[in-house]
Amino acid sequence: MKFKETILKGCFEIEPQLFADERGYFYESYHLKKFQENTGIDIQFVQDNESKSKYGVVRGLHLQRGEFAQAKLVRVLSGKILDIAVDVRKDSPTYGQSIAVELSDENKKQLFIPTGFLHGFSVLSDEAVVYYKCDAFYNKASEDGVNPLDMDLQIDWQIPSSDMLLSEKDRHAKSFRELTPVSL
Ligand SMILES: Cc1cn([C@H]2C[C@H](O)[C@@H](COP(=O)(O)OP(=O)(O)O[C@H]3O[C@H](C)C(=O)[C@H](O)[C@H]3O)O2)c(=O)[nH]c1=O
Repeated sequence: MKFKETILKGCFEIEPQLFADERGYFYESYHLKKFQENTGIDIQFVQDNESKSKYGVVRGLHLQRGEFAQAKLVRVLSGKILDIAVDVRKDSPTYGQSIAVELSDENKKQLFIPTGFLHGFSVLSDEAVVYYKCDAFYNKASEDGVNPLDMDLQIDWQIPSSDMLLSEKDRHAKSFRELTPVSL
């Protein structure tokens, strides 16, 4: 299992060690001790989520605030997504900067996103099943979000706008300028 911190402090790309043989493959998809030793983060995930989306879907950019702020460990069970994390931590030197990581059932890469980030993804394959661990429970009242097509963020979702499919909620989300930075 290899951990690489990204340009956004606290975000880590994780590459598992795959054991392939004539039957197929095996790998440890999560290991608390290795996670803590390699990131220095004392995490306790409490909720797992799974969503399936068709090509062109963009889900996000979302976060939860306060005691329900969520760190997430994201991976793809089938298909390919472009996973996006945007730093919205108050006073962060990389405030407003984002990273884009291709996660797929091919590369088996994972992205760890700490609290203080907006999260979203676009589906680049015909469909994608995304599975992610959260370290806080879902709490609708603490949800916040920014329109994924925000002009200031200028995120390249790698999907032609004519193919994009957003939820009503995301289509009408606030602009990045309207977002209150997250105090950690
Ligand atoms: C997130 C969540 C949603 N729900 C219910 C609420 C709605 O009735 C339904 C769909 O929710 P939503 O449209 O917010 O789902 P996504 O657009 O995939 O939201 C997620 O998208 C981005 C990528 C994220 O990182 C968040 O985990 C999450 O905000 O599931 C629950 O019951 N529990 C939950 O934890």
